[in-house]
Amino acid sequence: MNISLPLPRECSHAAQGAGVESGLSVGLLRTAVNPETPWQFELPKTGIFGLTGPSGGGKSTLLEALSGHRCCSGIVKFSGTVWQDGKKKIPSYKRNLTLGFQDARLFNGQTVSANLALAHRFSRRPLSTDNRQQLTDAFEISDLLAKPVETLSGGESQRVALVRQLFSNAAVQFFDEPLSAVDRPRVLRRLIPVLKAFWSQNPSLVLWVSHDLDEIQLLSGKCLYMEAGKLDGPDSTTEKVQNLHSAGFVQGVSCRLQARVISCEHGILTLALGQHRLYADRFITSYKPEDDATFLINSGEVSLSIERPGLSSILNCLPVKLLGMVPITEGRVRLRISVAEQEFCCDISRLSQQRLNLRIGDHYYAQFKAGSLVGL
Ligand SMILES: Nc1ncnc2c1ncn2[C@@H]1O[C@H](COP(=O)(O)OP(=O)(O)OP(=O)(O)O)[C@@H](O)[C@H]1O
Repeated sequence: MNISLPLPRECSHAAQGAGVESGLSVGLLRTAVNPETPWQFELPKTGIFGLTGPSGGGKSTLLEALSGHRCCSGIVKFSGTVWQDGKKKIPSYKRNLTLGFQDARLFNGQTVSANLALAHRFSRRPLSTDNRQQLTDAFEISDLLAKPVETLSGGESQRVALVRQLFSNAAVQFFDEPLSAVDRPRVLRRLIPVLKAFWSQNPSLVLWVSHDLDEIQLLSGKCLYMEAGKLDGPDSTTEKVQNLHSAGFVQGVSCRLQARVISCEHGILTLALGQHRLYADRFITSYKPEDDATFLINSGEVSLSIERPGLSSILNCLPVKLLGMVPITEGRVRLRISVAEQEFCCDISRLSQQRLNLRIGDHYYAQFKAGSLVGL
């Protein structure tokens, strides 16, 4: 499906340019989860930020404390307005924010359409009819509009709840694992690109909690990390995910790359990565030449050769430099490779490693299919 929302530059880049001082400012925030490690950070007024970390670490508690739903002490300000400090605490509904939960929390006894209409009616930045139609189409909930929300599946409820939150279009939007019940290919290949396009057109401050590092990488250039009540960041998402992977993940890892759109014709998206060409055959968003495009490539989808391969059905072939090699199982090794100052990974067998006589610092050719670029 091709949707008409354009995908301009990555939101997080806009965020980095915005003045942090006018965004979200959090000082010495203490809850029952972190009495000894108060949370302190600043985020700009707009941009998408991931929040990840082990279960029970305090991610939901942080979102609830920021939203005014959880007992806490400390200072929270947004865009010059004090939400809470030592003297006052304004109620949740007076903060220009929305908080979306994993369990959807739709209004029972009403249809999908009524749930959405309510969000639109009370929005401080109401969306146009066209925009709302695009969202209901892109999230594939148009056929559900007349249904009572009690009859929806878990994944349908989550999609409706997410669209409802987008209809509210608050200045600050918190999401707590909002797509955990939706099938992963649909999330990564269809819904995330739609969300990025939406926030490009409707700049907001977005904090997105997920355990899915692919989701976090596709959405955000910077992320926070919470473990046992201790909060780190915001840091580069790419670096954080690489660190988490090297801390023990043995499955194929997804690496985040960014390229510039050259053309989008005949069902093929052509991208420039430095001076090299890349081809993707799956995309739902309308790209324009010069747009930035962020996508993931899984280490299990990449192969390596010593010489440039001849004509092949595999469309992508990049000259790469070998930066590092780490064993991941008895028989497999993970290679860290770079092209145009961006890094990604490639998993190969130890047998191939020996046959190719790989050496760190040498140059090789990485190949992967057009269909293996995810998130476009
Ligand atoms: N309402 C509550 N009252 C008291 N303790 C709570 C409450 N909700 C959560 N906790 C506890 O606070 C800690 C942090 O929970 P929280 O839900 O914030 O973690 P999380 O990082 O969001 O976890 P997950 O990834 O599993 O959703 C946990 O030990 C949890 O048991």
